[in-house]
Amino acid sequence: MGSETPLLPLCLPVIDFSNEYLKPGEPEWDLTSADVQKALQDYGCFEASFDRIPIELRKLVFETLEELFDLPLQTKLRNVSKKPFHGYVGQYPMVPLYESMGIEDPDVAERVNAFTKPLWPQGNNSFSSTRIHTFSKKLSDLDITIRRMIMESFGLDKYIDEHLHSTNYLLRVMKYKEPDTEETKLGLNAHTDKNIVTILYQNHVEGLEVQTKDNNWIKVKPSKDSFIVMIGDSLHAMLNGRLHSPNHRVMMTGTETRYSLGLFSIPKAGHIISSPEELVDEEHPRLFKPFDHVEFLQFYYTQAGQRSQSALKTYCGI
Ligand SMILES: O=C(O)CCC(=O)C(=O)O
Ligand SMILES: [Fe+2]
Repeated sequence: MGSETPLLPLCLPVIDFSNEYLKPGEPEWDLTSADVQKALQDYGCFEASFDRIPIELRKLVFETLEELFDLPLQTKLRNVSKKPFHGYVGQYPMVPLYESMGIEDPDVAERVNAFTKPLWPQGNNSFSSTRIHTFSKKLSDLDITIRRMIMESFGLDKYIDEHLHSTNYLLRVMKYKEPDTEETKLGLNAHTDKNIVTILYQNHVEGLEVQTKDNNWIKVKPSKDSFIVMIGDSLHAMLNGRLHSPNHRVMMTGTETRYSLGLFSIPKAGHIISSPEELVDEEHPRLFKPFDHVEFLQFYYTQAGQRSQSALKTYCGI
């Protein structure tokens, strides 16, 4: 009889962020930080249970998403940005079920108004802006908590403020049309995120899958109160490879539309991502040359970037 290695259950670690004692200096903070570090080393991803965004607001945000995507295509195309893939994305033959829009700086009320105004020029949709803004602001608190914990767990306390100021937020709202067939259809191609940290929230329709380091796919089944937290390539590079940046995709089945939102913390243009000396030693030689995130993104969208197994390694790997 061969010895059997017990299979690890294919699900993401769940970490609680609703605890009222989760403050720097409290024992809960250190315990949670250790869990965050372990989950991100092993999976690059975890499920965060976070009750600070009232369920009513979350429902209203999905109502706004439905209204947004029900607008005529011509109107949705008014969502434009100077940065690549920050505006309306959709109508791609490779991923025909997928459509998304981008809201830059959703934590700033005026910037959300600048997004909604061209979409509803004569309508009074100030409530939609308020929902998106309030939701994003509360979710950015979770992003900050997690990034603070990550920096502390690698002894990078002195860089926390500089790091937190080096990013902007982008909220992407996404719709995946139901395939309406028995078969499973691709919703979004497998990719790694290119930013710092992504926090995802979805309606009741599942579809997100995350690849483990040993190449298995985990079908993510978040509970109602949970958000999926994921590391992007820029944080992977900044931490000299210490945290995993996971491949993930969306696979759709069934007859229901999937709506999701992603809050992306993204390095500001001109900010150079470079691993601090503290994370470079004989055991951990420097893995990446310093790089500008916007220039890296531009490379990612070239043919060479799209063809590489890891755009990050091709672009700035040592
Ligand atoms: O819709 C989702 O859950 C995932 C979206 C995603 O991976 C992305 O926008 O980068
Ligand atoms: Fe992604």
